[in-house]
Amino acid sequence: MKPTVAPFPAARPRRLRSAPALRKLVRETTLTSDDLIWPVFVRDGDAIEEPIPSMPGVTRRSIDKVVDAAIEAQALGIPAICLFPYTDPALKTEDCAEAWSPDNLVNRAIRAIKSAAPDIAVMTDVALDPYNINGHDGYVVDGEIVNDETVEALVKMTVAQADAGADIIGPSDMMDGRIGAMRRALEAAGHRNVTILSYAAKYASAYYGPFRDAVGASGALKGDKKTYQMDPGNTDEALRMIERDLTEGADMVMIKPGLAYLDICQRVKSTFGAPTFAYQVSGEYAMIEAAAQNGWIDGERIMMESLMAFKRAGCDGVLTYYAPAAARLLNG
Ligand SMILES: NCC(=O)CCC(=O)O
Repeated sequence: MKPTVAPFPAARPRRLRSAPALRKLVRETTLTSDDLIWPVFVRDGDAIEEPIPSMPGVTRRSIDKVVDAAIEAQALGIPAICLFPYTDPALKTEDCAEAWSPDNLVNRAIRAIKSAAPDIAVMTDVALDPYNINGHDGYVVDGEIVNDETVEALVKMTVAQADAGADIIGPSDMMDGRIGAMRRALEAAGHRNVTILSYAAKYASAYYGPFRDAVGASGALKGDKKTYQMDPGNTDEALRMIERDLTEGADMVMIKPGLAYLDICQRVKSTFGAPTFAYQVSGEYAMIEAAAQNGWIDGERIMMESLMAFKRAGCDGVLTYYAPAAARLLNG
């Protein structure tokens, strides 16, 4: 589509920018609280909100405080909350059995949220790293991250989360064949309406640094995740991953990280037209917060501008640590 533009001065594009009402009328992209998914960190204990130094303003919450966050999200019109556990190091093992324990931190949090704030969708994370003694998303055998054995564990984790009441399963592990295996297991267990939001194009990125502090995985991780997460140089591969995951039964797809990968978001949305999300990850959040704390940028305006960029690129929504702050501004 090529817009018709009259020659100057018949056309003065500044006319439509000359007043707030006109700017509002012609704005092409909108952001609302409906577009937000709020990632929240869960830890053990009671009445705890523990700050995460590399993510100013973000905390690890005990389950009662996660429930408060869910109630707050519901009141702010945020449709979904996404849970990430800070697992007690004593529970991390080679076999990662805590990942599918019905009473692990995440599954207890899901049940608590579902009874206190039933209208909010609860999203989970499926990967072994919070439970793995070596910090990897999959099993490590002789230095290799093994695929098929990991998928079997991820399937058990998925069904345990769905049994606890999860609405959206978020596989972030990047193993091959996991979406089909999870979908078959969910169907077999009678969880026909449990959705899968696949982290389909997840890059091996340095932007995840602060998250690993938040979930206590920084120390544990040996090596890097380049044999399963994607090379930042690749675009066509992202399209192949998205197509594969949709074909295997993903309902929604995600690109991660966000701002540095907007070209991928745009291409994915225009190629497949599927519900598409981006994750504005911890490093993106930390960079904005650090510059704002130094007085170098206007943090609030950059927050809104960065979230709008995801919508403009074609995303249906964004996972962002800014969800409550942005919703407060948008609703204000
Ligand atoms: N599965 C979640 C992550 O890997 C990291 C997200 C972040 O850096 O915020």
